[in-house]
Parts: sequence; C-alpha cells; structure tokens
Amino acid sequence: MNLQRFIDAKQDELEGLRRAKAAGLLRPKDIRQRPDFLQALRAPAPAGQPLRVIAEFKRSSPSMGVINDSLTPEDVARQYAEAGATCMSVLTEEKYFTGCVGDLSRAVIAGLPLLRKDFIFDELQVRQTVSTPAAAMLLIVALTPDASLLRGLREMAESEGIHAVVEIFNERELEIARESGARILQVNARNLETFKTDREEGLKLAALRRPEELWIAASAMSEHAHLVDAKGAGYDAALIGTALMQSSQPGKNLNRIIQS
Ligand SMILES: O=C(O)c1ccccc1NCC(=O)[C@H](O)[C@H](O)COP(=O)(O)O
Repeated sequence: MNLQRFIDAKQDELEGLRRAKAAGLLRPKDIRQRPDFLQALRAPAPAGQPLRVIAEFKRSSPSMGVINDSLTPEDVARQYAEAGATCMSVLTEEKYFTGCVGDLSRAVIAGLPLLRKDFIFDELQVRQTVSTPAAAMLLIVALTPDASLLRGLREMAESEGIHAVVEIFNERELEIARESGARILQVNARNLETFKTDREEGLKLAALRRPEELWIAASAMSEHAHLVDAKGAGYDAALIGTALMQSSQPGKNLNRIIQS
C-alpha cells in the first residue's frame, strides 16, 4: 500500500466538501468551544506520569484491521479523561480506519482537547475541521511534502484557533516541517508505506528537538517504559492508540501505561 491510496480515497469526500461549501454549509464552529491543545500539552505532567498522553480512538487501521468496533467515542472519551489523558486523538478517516468526522462531535463530551487524525492536504478539509469541535488537526509531511502548502494549511487552521500537528518520520521531513513554520512536531515510529514500526529511530530523532518546539512520540507504544524512554529522549508528549483500543476498557489500559 502506498500513500497515494489514502489521497485517492479522499476524492469523493472532497467533491462533497466542494458542494457543501458552494451551498454555504461549511460553517466555522464557535471558537470559544475549543480548548487549547498546545497549552494542555505544555503543562507539566502530573506526578507519577512521565509525560502527557494523547489517547486515540481508533476502531481499525490498515496495519491491524479491526481493533475495536464495539465502543462508542463518548464512552472511550469519558474513560480516557478519567484515566488521565491530556488530549484525545480521533481517527476520522472512513475507508481505512472506519472513522468519521461526526466522531469528533461525539468525543467532545468529556472535555478533552481533540486532535483530528486524517489525511488532510486540501483547504476544504481544513474548513471542514473548523466546522467540528477539533482543537488540533494532523498534517503529514510524507503526504504533503511541499513546505509552502503545509504552511498555508497550518496558517489557515491557526487563524481559526486550531493547532496543526505536523507529522514527520525522518530528518529530511523534519527540515520540511520546520521550513513550513511548524512548532508542534509528531514523530511517527510507523513507516506509513510499509507499516513497520521502529521506536528506536524515533527516539534518536528527538536529539534534534529545539526548545521552542513541542514534540510528540507516536505509534507502537504499549508500556510505561515506552513513555519513560520517550521522556528521556526529549519528547514532551506521547500518542497511544492500538494498545489502548485493543481492550474492552481502554481507560484501564491507559491507566496501567501512564502510572509507574
Ligand atoms: O495505524 C496504522 O496502521 C496506520 C497506517 C497508515 C497510516 C497511518 C496509520 N496510523 C495512524 C497513526 O498515526 C496511529 O494511529 C497513531 O500513531 C497511534 O499508533 P498506535 O499506538 O501504534 O496505534
């Protein structure tokens, strides 16, 4: 599987967004409803917790197939908030992750700042995100390797009070992200072409973190020790999905991983 398949799968959705925009249906959500994603992650982690955690709602994935399709976003959001998550990531991609944009409106119930995880590469998708309660959205350098396009999408989101998390996989992508002005960087330990995960590479990359940046370690984390390693390498936060959702009680799993 290559990344072009994720872009191809978005074409019908983009057509729908074009029509919605023309009909005046793509309206921004009241900005006062968005908690500050960046501020929440910058606050020192609570005692006993190595770093702050973004807990993910993920029904399925291209690498795992179905992970958990029996829990609602509302239930999982409440469990994550109670278990100590700082933010919640919601996979809204339909074809490969069986998510939807509506999941954001359901997950907002627990009050956690929400990250919209999807394959976003067009201004219409940013407009669509602004019409949801998301506090942040994901941009992926491997998908949008053009720094000026990345900058445009990020600035458009920020002008509406939504932070952009820019995902990188290696040093070259870090350079592009920085050229685009990104300040929130997520290092994905999963190669999006091959799905192979390598946390060690992600840990090494964190040596390049600059003080003004916020760095998030993502993918293949399932143990408290993984959080400790990420903290030691210089990360500010960690994003965990599969290891939480593989249980009928994702909050319990989160609690186990967070606490020493
Ligand atoms: O998870 C996948 O299989 C995947 C495949 C292709 C593109 C993206 C993919 N995942 C998105 C993510 O970034 C992860 O959901 C996130 O980092 C959490 O990872 P994990 O804890 O390993 O579920």
